[in-house]
Amino acid sequence: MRLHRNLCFAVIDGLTLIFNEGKYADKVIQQLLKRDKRWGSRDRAFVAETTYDIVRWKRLYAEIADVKEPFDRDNLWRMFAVWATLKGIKLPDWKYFEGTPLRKIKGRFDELSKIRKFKESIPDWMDEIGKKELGDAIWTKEIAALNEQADVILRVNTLKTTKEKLQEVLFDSDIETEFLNGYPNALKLTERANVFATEAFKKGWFEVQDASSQLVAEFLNVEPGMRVVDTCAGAGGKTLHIASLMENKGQIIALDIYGNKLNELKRRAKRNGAHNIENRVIESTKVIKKLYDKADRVLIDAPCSGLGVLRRNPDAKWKLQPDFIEKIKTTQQDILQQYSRMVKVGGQLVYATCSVLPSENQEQVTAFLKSEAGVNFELLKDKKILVHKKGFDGFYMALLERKA
Ligand SMILES: C[S@@+](CC[C@H](N)C(=O)[O-])C[C@H]1O[C@@H](n2cnc3c(N)ncnc32)[C@H](O)[C@@H]1O
Repeated sequence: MRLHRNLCFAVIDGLTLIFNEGKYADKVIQQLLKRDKRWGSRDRAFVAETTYDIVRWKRLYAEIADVKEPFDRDNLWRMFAVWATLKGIKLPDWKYFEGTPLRKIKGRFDELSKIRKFKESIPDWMDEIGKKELGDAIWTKEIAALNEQADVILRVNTLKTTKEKLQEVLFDSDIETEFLNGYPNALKLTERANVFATEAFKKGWFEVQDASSQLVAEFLNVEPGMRVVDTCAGAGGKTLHIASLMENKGQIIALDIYGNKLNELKRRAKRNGAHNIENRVIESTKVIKKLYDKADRVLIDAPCSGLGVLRRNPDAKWKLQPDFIEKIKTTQQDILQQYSRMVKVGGQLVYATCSVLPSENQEQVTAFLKSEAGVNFELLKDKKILVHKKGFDGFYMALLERKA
């Protein structure tokens, strides 16, 4: 591979914004990709993937390059040189790479690869939490899997098309996909491609949604005609899936504390042809109380650490803080206590997170079932998805039924 100066500059500019100005990697990359209209798909892939790679391996590369935060541009070029060297890419004779100690880089890499927190490039606290909650052997495998690049998975919108038809249409646009056993509406791209530019996407025939995430709406056992409350709907990834499973029949009430996220859901629902979703911003507890005992199904796709989706959000390694995880656990239990009251007798509730930590998952459900609010509920089943076992995002989901 030959390095192109303007693409490498884009990467360094992006890293400055992400590391030094606290900007989100996905937003920064979106902006970078708009920089030069002449860039082809390979150029764009280089900018996006290299930036994500260096974000993902920040701690390891900084250690090898012997640089400390806040990084100046020189420091970032040194980290870039580490990235290229470890990838076996020949460094051009640009001034930024003068004196790069190639052999020392490889030696330091071998040394640091013996220590998990450096090898996997994670903060000390994260390594400790992972080890404490999952045990040393499982955490070692899980964090390694969380550092791999995620596949692109689509969820077919069955309100508009079928999996077979979508596969055919994408094939005609040179995008090859395959079915995934056990995931009825999923198509996996065999090679990365900009699916958002396709006509099929614009017509609402699919959404990009990881395979594990696609299991959540399935877990809720919805049927056409039901009243379903999606309590933490956000921009509606799962709401839209629920709408397609309900064939647009019945009522979906999508709640969130952020109106802007629900506005995005409204836009997506229109594209998806989903007509039975009503958005309500949770401005006070009144919104929740009005729905007590009213829902056939309630989904709590709870706010969480996101430790199961680090493959997609590698900068979360550096943005997450242990005290945030402690706070979010309190929120998760509060939400379970309050929102479970919307389930009517005989109705069902799914509690889900995209975390792999038992303290955010099964331990929350156990605590809920032991509490006053939970005594009338029974756990029907739960699923713990680890990335190293399934190859898809880390998720947890529990199905509970209200008995009385
Ligand atoms: C895991 S995300 C939801 C993702 C979304 N369900 C999807 O599938 O795209 C959690 C959501 O919970 C929302 N949230 C945080 N605290 C909340 C609360 N107390 N009540 C309701 N929603 C809350 C956040 O704004 C966020 O959108």
